[in-house]
Amino acid sequence: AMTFIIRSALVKNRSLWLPGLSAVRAISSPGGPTPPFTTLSVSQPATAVTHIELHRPEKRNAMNKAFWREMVECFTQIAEDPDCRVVVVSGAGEVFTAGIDLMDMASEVLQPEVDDMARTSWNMRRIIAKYQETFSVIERCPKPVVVAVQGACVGGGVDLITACDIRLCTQDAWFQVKEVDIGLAADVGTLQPFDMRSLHRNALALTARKMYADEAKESGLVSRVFPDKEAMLAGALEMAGEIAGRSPVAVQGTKVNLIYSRDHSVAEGLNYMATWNMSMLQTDDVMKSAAASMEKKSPKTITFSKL
Ligand SMILES: CC/C=C\C=C\CC(=O)SCCNC(=O)CCNC(=O)[C@H](O)C(C)(C)COP(=O)(O)OP(=O)(O)OC[C@H]1O[C@@H](n2cnc3c(N)ncnc32)[C@H](O)[C@@H]1OP(=O)(O)O
Repeated sequence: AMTFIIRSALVKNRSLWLPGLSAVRAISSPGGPTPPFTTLSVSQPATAVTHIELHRPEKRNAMNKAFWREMVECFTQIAEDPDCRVVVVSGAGEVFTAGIDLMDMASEVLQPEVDDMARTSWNMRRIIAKYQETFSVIERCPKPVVVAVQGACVGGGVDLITACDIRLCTQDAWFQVKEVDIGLAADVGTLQPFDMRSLHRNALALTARKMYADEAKESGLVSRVFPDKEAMLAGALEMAGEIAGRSPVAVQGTKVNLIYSRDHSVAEGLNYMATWNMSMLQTDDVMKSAAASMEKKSPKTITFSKL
């Protein structure tokens, strides 16, 4: 049913498959969340590109209970959708996200329902694992995810973006691992994925200080800083188009193997890669891409079968 829902939303927005600025305007989705989602707007601004916009701007896209669930539903479907080769994630309004919805957190995380300590703890573990899943689905999704951040990116927002593959931001963006300020250790992904030295991660997580766009670029958290949101969304869409125009076998194999290699030794990574490519190299995409390269044509001129 969810595939149908996402498909319907995308089909409805096919008129948005326009090049250039109008497509950028389209990915700003003025229409609100896409039913049945209440916190996400889903559209297809260009062929094979899916745009997910966090859409609770009046609450600065704070992550309420529905959001934590809807992201899992949305990415589970996207992972399987052959019409999607790349995802762009952004936030509606002035701010990317204010992190976890502090009102909802009070009701779910801070008021456990059982009074036996073991059962309460076990229940809490289940809740945290559920929250972790919201961003683990992004990392597990074989389609690359480009995230575009403007204004504040706080707490759970940093967890979200660290699960994405490519991070872009505006000059006014700032990032804050705010968890210690609200009395908890960040527990849904911020502390795990990154190289500690390049990100000064310890200092950020232990002091909750804000990191601004220039430092985020310098430390490798984001790969590009844009002057404003419109330019950033245009940049995100252009990058997504570059990815979507290449062999999905090559692109998705690259993402899966990058993540595998991050978590394994070089020898294990090479072994996994050899096993991966013993079948994947047999794709037609290799011959098609090599021929285009010999003819000095862009891979974007090739029609690749859906994956
Ligand atoms: C198991 C645990 C899993 C995950 C844990 C994650 C931890 C975290 O995410 S820690 C971070 C928590 N977030 C915060 O502390 C940020 C709080 N918000 C702000 O600092 C600011 O709102 C801002 C993001 C800097 C934006 O400022 P501004 O543009 O001035 O907007 P405001 O006027 O402050 O807010 C407008 C509106 O949104 C509501 N709101 C903002 N943030 C949250 C939030 N995190 N939760 C719930 N609601 C939020 C705010 O109350 C206002 O609502 P009104 O109804 O208009 O009053």
